[in-house]
Amino acid sequence: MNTKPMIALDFSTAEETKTFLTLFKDEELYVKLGMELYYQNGPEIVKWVKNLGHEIFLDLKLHDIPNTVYRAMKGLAALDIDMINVHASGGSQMMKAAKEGIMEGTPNKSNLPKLIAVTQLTSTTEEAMRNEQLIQASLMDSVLHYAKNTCEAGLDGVVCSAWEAAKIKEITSSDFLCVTPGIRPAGASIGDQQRVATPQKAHEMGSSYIVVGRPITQASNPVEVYQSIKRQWNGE
Ligand SMILES: O=c1ccn([C@@H]2O[C@H](COP(=O)(O)O)[C@@H](O)[C@H]2O)c(=O)[nH]1
Repeated sequence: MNTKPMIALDFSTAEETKTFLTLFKDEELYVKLGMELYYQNGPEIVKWVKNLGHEIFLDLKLHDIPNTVYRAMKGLAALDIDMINVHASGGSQMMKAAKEGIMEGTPNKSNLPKLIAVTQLTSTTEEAMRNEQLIQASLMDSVLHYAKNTCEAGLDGVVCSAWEAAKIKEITSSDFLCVTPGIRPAGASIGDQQRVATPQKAHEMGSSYIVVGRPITQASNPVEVYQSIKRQWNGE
């Protein structure tokens, strides 16, 4: 388990991101940069955050034909990131192509970024999965199926909810990563998330990393909320 909660920096501009990070000037963070920030600010913001010394999960959730994902990953791997992802529903060949792209594109081959795959988004319910994706399995079985495919394709782990982490580790291995968004401190607004857990519960259920966005970024005192979540996540 990584002791630092990942902070999802879901901002539109580099300015907002930089202002937020100045609050944490004495802390080495693990941050998640996603589509909102990357699509509007490009590789420059990734390099800028990396230069501050923070670890980076680049959450772009690639999902395309294997050749396109291979070529995109090869380019992204040059950014010196620590973790990156694809959608497991893109298939085993696509996931293997993503891995090949990373291996070829990473300048320091002894320090490859972790490659993980999204199973079912934490905003998805079993009902929505059945009605919209026409998957008739239970949500747990669908997540486990994608996790098994991901493991067999040679990736390092998955994005799932904390509720699925223990079972995923059972069918893969104890060091297969379960990165879990949908984290909400008790009483916090759930927003569009569906499969949520508190930091404490995620700790108990075997998450490897927790991802927390709005409860921290929209707090009136983000540093205080981050420290409180960090304590709960570490079982203190
Ligand atoms: O299944 C998934 C995959 C990714 N995410 C991302 O995590 C954060 C969660 O932010 P909150 O504000 O804490 O809800 C966000 O960047 C998502 O894109 C996810 O939530 N679920």
